[in-house]
Amino acid sequence: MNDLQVSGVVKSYGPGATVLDGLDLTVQGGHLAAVLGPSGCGKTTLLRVIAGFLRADAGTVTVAGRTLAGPSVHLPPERRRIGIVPQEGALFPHLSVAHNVAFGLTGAERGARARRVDEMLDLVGLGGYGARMPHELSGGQQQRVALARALAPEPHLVLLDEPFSALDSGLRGAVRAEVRAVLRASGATAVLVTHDQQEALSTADVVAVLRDGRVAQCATPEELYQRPADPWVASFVGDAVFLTGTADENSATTVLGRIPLAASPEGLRDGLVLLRPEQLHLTGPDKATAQGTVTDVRFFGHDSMVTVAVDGLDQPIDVRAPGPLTVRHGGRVGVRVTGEATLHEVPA
Ligand SMILES: Nc1ncnc2c1ncn2[C@@H]1O[C@H](COP(=O)(O)OP(=O)(O)OP(=O)(O)O)[C@@H](O)[C@H]1O
Repeated sequence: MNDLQVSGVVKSYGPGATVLDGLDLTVQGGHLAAVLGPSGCGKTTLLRVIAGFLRADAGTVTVAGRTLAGPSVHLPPERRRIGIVPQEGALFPHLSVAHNVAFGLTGAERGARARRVDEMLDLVGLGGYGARMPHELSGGQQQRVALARALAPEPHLVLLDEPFSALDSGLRGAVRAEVRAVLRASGATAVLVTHDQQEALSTADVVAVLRDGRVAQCATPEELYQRPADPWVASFVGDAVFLTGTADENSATTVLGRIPLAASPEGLRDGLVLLRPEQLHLTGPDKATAQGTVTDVRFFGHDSMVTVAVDGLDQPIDVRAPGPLTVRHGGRVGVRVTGEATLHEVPA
């Protein structure tokens, strides 16, 4: 299988400018992994090391059992069997769609090349578009051609560097879903770099969150969201509600009552209890253990975020409420919890 294995990769741009600091990442063959992290955390640097445009100071990169980079190995990009879908402006503007897709198919005879181009255009839903020029395509269609071009030479691995960032938000969701379906159909292993949490969670099989030059957590989107490794990861991948709590056995006692724990570090008693705002529900003021006053209501169409100053809590908390709301700023409400929480050490 076309597994990707990155082990102990170190890359610095000079003294005191270490960007990757012993980074480990494994992606199972055929999976789409998102590399997620704040701006400047080293996502592009990691992609460039994997692609071979940058030489790591230490560590190894292996794809499908082949060492591409290591202590005494540095294969040039063209020998790595890696396809790249860059951010934007990805297509050669003076070449037709078919010639763009055929670009990496050197060596194949003409008929085989033309067949492969047709096959790739069909795969991305653009059969019959071969004669068009890039400027005659929409932004989403251009990204699909870029994907077809990356996949044409049958790479072991496809790297996508923020491929949807140039698309307007209406188109982005649809193109994401198409790209994901095409990658699935091709069976290629893929790494998608993004700083967009929603994009990572909704598109990838696994998400690796980068922090301080390393992978802070690599897990399925569900696991990452429901069982984040620490409060920073929890807040980075979604809205979070933290309460102080005291654990005993499999639950924690908080101002919102006793909450079952899905995960807690061995031996930790007093810590931060993490909930997601959709686990909190508003009730009538007398119908829950905790009461509070509504201090803000933000309406998003599909739901609303209601900020509640809960009696006995220093910080207000956010409650995600579906449907039309009857609560108003200054109103009294009850807050009740469903589902499980995770317990974390209080950050130093
Ligand atoms: N060629 C370079 N020379 C010196 N420093 C660099 C170079 N390229 C990147 N850096 C620095 O390395 C760090 C990581 O950059 P990188 O582009 O990998 O981050 P990123 O996570 O992809 O960011 P973004 O999400 O903003 O694209 C940044 O602090 C950046 O300023």
